[in-house]
Amino acid sequence: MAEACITVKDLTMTYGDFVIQRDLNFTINRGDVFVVMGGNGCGKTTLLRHMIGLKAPAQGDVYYGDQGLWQSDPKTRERILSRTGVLFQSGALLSSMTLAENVALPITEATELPAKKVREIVSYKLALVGLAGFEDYYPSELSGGMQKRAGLARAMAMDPEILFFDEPSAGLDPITAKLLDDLILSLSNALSATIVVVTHDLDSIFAIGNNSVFLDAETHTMIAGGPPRQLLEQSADPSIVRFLTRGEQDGRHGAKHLIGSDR
Ligand SMILES: Nc1ncnc2c1ncn2[C@@H]1O[C@H](COP(=O)(O)OP(=O)(O)OP(=O)(O)O)[C@@H](O)[C@H]1O
Repeated sequence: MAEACITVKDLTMTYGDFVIQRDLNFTINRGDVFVVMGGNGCGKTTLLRHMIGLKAPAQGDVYYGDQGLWQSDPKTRERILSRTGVLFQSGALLSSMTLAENVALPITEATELPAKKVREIVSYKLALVGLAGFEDYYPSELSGGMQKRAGLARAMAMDPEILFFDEPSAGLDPITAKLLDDLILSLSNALSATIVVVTHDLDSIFAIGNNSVFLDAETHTMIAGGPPRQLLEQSADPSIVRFLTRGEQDGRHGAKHLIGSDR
């Protein structure tokens, strides 16, 4: 039976008086590749920030197991979040550090491991993302796709149970984006991690997502959830069909090609 990993309960998110999304309720199961989807400005990144401890809810909470992230004391919150890794949209590598130093950073901050052991872990993580041998390169010496993969190696440095990705394919060409999707899927299988991806990239949504939530920018709440392919085939909601078919005239039938995982 599916085991809940993260449960969002009655979550309302605001900036000042402005309600971004209200009454969000959904569950991310262990092992899911869960997609947070919706059009520009609907609040996907804001939701991610609530899930990774960067922004407090106006109402409701984000539960890891049975522990409410925002009703926990700061120490407990830190412990809960130590099981997570995040790949931000920019990759967020420090430009003055080599790849090895970037990936080592979360390890040396959280542990007292000897330098040799840290170096071994770093090389292993870089190899997992196809960057073996690039330890001493600087971010500026890498392509955008390689920088994303290095950011992923850093997000995985502490063996997180849950990995968050903010728009992983942003700024990548379609082939590089597809390779990153493949990598996300293979890591999901190899590490049995739970993966949460914020994206509006339809190719990614259908290629990797086994579950999802759809945030609607007009009504400021979630209007659907479930396997993206099922939503495409069965949803009667015009906003969802429009989003999942890129607004194509012939609707969901014209978008069937997207359901195959090839780009
Ligand atoms: N720090 C902030 N202060 C005030 N408003 C903000 C802030 N950050 C985002 N917003 C607003 O909140 C809304 C949701 O933004 P958010 O970035 O979460 O959306 P998104 O779905 O991730 O968008 P996109 O797909 O364009 O990245 C937008 O209207 C945005 O302008």
